[in-house]
Amino acid sequence: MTTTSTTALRRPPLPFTKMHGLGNDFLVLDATRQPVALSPEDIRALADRHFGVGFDQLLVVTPGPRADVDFGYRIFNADGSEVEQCGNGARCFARFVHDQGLTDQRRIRVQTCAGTIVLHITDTGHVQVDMGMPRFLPQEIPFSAPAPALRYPVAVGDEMVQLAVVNMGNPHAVLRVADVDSAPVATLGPQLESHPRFPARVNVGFMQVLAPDRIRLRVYERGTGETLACGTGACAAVVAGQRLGWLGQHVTVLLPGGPLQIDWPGEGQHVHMQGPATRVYDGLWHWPEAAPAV
Ligand SMILES: N[C@H](CCC[C@H](N)C(=O)O)C(=O)O
Repeated sequence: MTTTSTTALRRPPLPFTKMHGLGNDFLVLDATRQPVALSPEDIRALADRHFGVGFDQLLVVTPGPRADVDFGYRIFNADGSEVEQCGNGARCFARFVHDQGLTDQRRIRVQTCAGTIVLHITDTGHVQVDMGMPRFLPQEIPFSAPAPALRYPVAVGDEMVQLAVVNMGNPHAVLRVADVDSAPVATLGPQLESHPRFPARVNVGFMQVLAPDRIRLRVYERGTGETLACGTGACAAVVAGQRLGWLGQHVTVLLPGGPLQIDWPGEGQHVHMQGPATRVYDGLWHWPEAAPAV
């Protein structure tokens, strides 16, 4: 009888870089230099904050799929679901490809599954991102509603909440609260994230308006839970607040992990975001050996 050594069955260790944007943390994989083939179960194992590396999202850097873009960009939540956009991740993406020597450009065009975004590394080291144009029609979110509106009454349990809905490449619901510290993020967040009127689930933003140019924001993210910051959530909150007449064009968004600068000139225009991107460490993931049959 031949035996196969377990080392022959083991997967090669996986080099990665740990990064964060205002505490929204990422595991970044370079698929331009190594093959990356991960199942949703692999991603959940890597995301585990006790048995794995731990992250909110996994970012995969891929070669540009067309001549007019520099890179591709795939994004996965901690639950293994692939998503269309990640604002904080986009800033870390720019820092990563620059630090890794994959480009010497400071203007970087990136293809996501939601479209093309453009990243600029500024002289201060912050990254500016053109996040594209927000979309609002219910079918574009996607969200079930009889007709478009600025806000929608949505029944959650025996409560009725007023939601604005915005697609920033990914789906967002935004509600205004008097005080984010006492907002029911842990209860209402998951109830809305998986609400049947959002067939693709949704990210849920809780916005406190301090002034027309300043808000506080907490986000319960689809597929991850509450994060310290959400870039697309910050964009969605500013867009929703502006459409409802509460906010101006330039808004500082104060998230638990720190501030983001968001700029939206109005309908038909692109949203721009600026903020930091931090590299924490480089690591090597060793796949656990298959547990012996008991
Ligand atoms: N949870 C989001 C993806 C990550 C977005 C967030 N981390 C950001 O910075 O935009 C979704 O399922 O659409």
